[in-house]
Amino acid sequence: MKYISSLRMKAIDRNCAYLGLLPLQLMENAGAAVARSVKEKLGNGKVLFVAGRGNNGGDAFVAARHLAGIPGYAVRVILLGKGSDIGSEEAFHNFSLLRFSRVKTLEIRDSNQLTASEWFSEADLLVDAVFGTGVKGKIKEPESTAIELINKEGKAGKTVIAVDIPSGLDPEGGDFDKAVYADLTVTFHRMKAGLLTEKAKEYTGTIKVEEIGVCADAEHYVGPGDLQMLRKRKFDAHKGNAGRILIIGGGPYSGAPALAALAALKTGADLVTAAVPESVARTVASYSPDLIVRKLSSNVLCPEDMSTLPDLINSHDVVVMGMGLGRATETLETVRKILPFCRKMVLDADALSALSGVLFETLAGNCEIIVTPHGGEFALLRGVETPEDHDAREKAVREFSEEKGVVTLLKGKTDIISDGKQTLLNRTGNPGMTVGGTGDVLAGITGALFSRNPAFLSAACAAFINGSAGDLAFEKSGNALLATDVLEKIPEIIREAGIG
Ligand SMILES: NC(=O)C1=CN([C@@H]2O[C@H](COP(=O)(O)OP(=O)(O)OC[C@H]3O[C@@H](n4cnc5c(N)ncnc54)[C@H](O)[C@@H]3O)[C@@H](O)[C@H]2O)[C@@H](O)CC1
Ligand SMILES: [K+]
Repeated sequence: MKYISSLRMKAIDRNCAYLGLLPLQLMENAGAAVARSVKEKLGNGKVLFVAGRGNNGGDAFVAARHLAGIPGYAVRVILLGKGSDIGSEEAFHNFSLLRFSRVKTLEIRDSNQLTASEWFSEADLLVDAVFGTGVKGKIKEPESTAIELINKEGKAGKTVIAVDIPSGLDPEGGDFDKAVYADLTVTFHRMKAGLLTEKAKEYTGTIKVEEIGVCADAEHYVGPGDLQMLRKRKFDAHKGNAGRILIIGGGPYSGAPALAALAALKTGADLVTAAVPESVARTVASYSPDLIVRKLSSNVLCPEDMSTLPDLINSHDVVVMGMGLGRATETLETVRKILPFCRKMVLDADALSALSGVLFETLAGNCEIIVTPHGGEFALLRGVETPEDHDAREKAVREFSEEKGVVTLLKGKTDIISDGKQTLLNRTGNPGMTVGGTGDVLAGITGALFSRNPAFLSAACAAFINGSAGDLAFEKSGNALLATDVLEKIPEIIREAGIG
């Protein structure tokens, strides 16, 4: 069965907000779904909502308000803590609204007050909203006692409905301490991994997946929520912890490898080395004092460079190769020689010309590869024209990635990113970005993210960051924007996402 991780669900939630669908709207729909389930289970009577201070509790406040408007229900809410302790704006907003409804509320100070409350024994049905997917670590008080009191009433034959997941259950399917035994679990948008384990079956009761109005695009297009899934930089980080990137490029061109290297630095990589042919080494170094340049032997990348490259590759986390290399026979031959030494690589531009079907097969399993072709390069890689039609294009990217065991980022008006199993689209960016060099910037961003994150997530987020930086540059320069303008805007996007 298809399920979703709580991290991805959070990402989708945030992507919804980016598209204009507010968290408050999702919470309203989630709460309404819970209220409907209570109605189905109990025609009338006393309903007790036991709510924590997170958004799971927020769903309960909405459900309580909905239910209280229906004749025949007496609705009570126990909040585990004080109203002022509620963690999110949305949950607090919905708790505040209860003052104007017929819902009775009790804010509890400690577990003694909880044990003393008669609201548990007086209820006909209990709704468990202590925690949802935000539970972490050992369960503290008063939440632990709350779970026990709910279970006591459940044992006595009362119906217990869990909001999203039975409180205490690990949402990802890992071990857990204690949890609510529910008769029905109303989960939102998609099945959660933690509801499907053998052990979880004892706790969930029947599971109902309720749609809460998530926009399809929040799931299919990369958004700021996906960026939140990237590893954050630690405060006590040491030099090199945030990624060591080796750029192999240049020869006929000098700007391309420099743009990729600077983009990796602007994305937050600690150490970026540009290994470039001797003929352009001084030029590349002159672009910026931030660049470490390693001189290769000749005018273009050539087999003699194999005496130095393997050691360089070993001392870096990711190799980003191809930008401005040119397509000389000896260069393409050297690219093929380099591949088996790399554990993680981003292959762009001319490096893509060096790949034959055979190579992927021999490399598969030993390394992780991200390829970043445009339509023409993708056609070369596959040996057939790249389709114009979006659905056919998406299918081609998915099938190619699956067959070759790589992550593909096909650049275009809509970028398509796939690892064969998961596919995401990206629509940030603008027509001004057809200017030379923006692809090199993208390769650099991809490399920096890939040094610390899974390949698929790195490629998807890189496309989003590159396009968003381009959109900021467009605001200033319009169609006259340059790749260096895009570079300058990367930190703004990274900072805004809080991942720098
Ligand atoms: N798309 C989404 O992600 C949506 C999420 N919604 C709801 O939001 C929930 C997730 O909300 P949150 O992320 O706020 O998390 P939760 O509400 O699941 O839990 C967070 C609260 O529990 C406390 N807590 C965590 N671990 C604890 C422990 N071991 N002992 C004691 N207290 C502990 C935290 O301090 C915090 O107050 C979902 O399960 C769902 O019910 C819905 O509102 C609809 C949309
Ligand atoms: K719950």
